Amino acid sequence: MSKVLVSDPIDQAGIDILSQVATVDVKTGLKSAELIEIIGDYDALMIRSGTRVTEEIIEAGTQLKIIGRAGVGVDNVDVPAATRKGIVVVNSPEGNTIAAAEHALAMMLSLSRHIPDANASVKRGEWDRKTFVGAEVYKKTIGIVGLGKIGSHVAAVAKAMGMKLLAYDPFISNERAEQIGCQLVDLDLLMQQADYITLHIPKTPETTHLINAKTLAKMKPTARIINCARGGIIDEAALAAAIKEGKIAGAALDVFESEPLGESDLRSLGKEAILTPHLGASTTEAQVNVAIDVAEQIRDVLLGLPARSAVNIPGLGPDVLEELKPYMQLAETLGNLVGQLAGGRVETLTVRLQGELATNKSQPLVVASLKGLLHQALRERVNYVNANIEAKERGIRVIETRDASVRDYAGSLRLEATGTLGTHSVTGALLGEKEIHLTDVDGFPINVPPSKHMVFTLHRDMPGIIGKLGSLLGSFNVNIASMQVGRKIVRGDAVMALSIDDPLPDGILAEITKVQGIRDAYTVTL
Ligand SMILES: NC(=O)C1=CN([C@@H]2O[C@H](COP(=O)(O)OP(=O)(O)OC[C@H]3O[C@@H](n4cnc5c(N)ncnc54)[C@H](O)[C@@H]3O)[C@@H](O)[C@H]2O)C=CC1
Ligand SMILES: O=C(O)C(=O)COP(=O)(O)O
Repeated sequence: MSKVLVSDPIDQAGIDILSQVATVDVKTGLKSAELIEIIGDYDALMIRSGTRVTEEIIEAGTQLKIIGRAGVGVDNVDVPAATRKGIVVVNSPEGNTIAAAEHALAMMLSLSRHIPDANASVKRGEWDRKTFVGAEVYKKTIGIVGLGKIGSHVAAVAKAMGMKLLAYDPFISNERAEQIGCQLVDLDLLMQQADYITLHIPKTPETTHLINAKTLAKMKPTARIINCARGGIIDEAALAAAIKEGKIAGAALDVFESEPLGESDLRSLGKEAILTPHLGASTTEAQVNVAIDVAEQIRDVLLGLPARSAVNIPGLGPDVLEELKPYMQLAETLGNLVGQLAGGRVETLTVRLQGELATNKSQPLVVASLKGLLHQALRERVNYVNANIEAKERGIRVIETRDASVRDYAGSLRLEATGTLGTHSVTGALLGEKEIHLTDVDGFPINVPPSKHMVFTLHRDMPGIIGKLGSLLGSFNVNIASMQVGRKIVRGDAVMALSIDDPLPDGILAEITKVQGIRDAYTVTL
């Protein structure tokens, strides 16, 4: 049975799902060295923001197949290191969207009405109605940095509260921003005009210290800034100084450069600053959502199925996956087959996406073809995550072509492998939506479902050859399950595809090529 380590607190709903397929150990608060010591025993690691998954941990995780982040941000995972090792990294892109957006909005209102400090003063026995005079958000301008899932929900609510909406997001179109009711502006203008600035961007090298002394200097002295995205997007020292010096009116922070927040100038600020301990995703609803979402994906990957929200398998989102799933198996099978036909070292793989597959969306089929091609060499070490890297390291050139005009089937795939021993090609399609059929081998039309053990021959189409091959195999006790010949012209060259019940015993391939009229023979195991 597989083993899963849960190293941050997650909802029981997730543990229950994992327990269907694995032994689950919950060990929270581990130090890095402790994690390195035990991670080698586990097939999967499930985390939140509390565990930093470094390259060292990934190297020590010799059995790891998947790292599941029960939340959005994967900046605490060394994703490139995981990718190199073929480890899938998944997250829950939508499970805590509402929770994080509502926390940012709560921060905005708390800042403008001084709720936390007013509450504390009443609890101390005071009745101070002067100090806590606030400001309305109605008709004020909110500047949203990052108009993704959380930013968009913040926009919708802010709009309903009568705010004017500005947004900065270089990856969003004007049309999308307009749909949300936001005016897209550059960061400078947003910093200058907004009364409330709220950050909803990932932490990346580009966004680290995006908000610094220089950008803060552009804000109005009455403006406030909210960070419920990631610590380190704001330069904390510069922020504390700007608030202390009255250059801006305040800040609300849920996330910090280093968590838990230790000694910091931010802690000595008054009612201008509100600090929460990374609570954005901490609602009952969000925690159930993310735990179920990520546990299901871990379960699926441990069962050999693809994950719907892998962050290191480009282009394989849930909608694409649903559409392409049957074709992924076709691509893998064809890749595996053409690799075995080519034998030796493959130098170039050409994948032609045909018919309705001739679109951008089908790109994952190229990765699946590569995975199939590399299967013989790497077995289960190759997967959708590392297939591209492994191919590159082996010097395999991958060429993707498209031909929408091929209409023999709704969609079909043609793979051609050129290697040290020559060039071979296979084409396949799906029948009845799921059933894989080989429709062409080395340019000869056939129509056979691939089976586990097969023999292919290239021969001269002439009387008696099928009988000779049948009796040769019979004499070695090889049982033929099915046989089909593909030819272009009568008595010309032809291809024979045989499905056999068991692997072809050693030495028989050479015997087959001795049969008069047979030029080449190949055996494959799929
Ligand atoms: N405090 C908390 O507990 C939580 C924090 N988060 C944080 O919120 C972030 C945003 O989450 P979602 O909205 O779900 O992500 P998302 O991927 O839907 O949206 C992020 C947006 O940021 C934009 N963006 C990326 N780089 C940018 C840049 N350099 N400048 C401006 N915009 C840029 C993207 O185009 C995208 O529209 C996450 O990355 C995570 O770090 C998420 C959930 C909970
Ligand atoms: O989902 C995210 O990106 C978060 O920051 C939530 O973090 P958490 O799971 O609460 O440690």
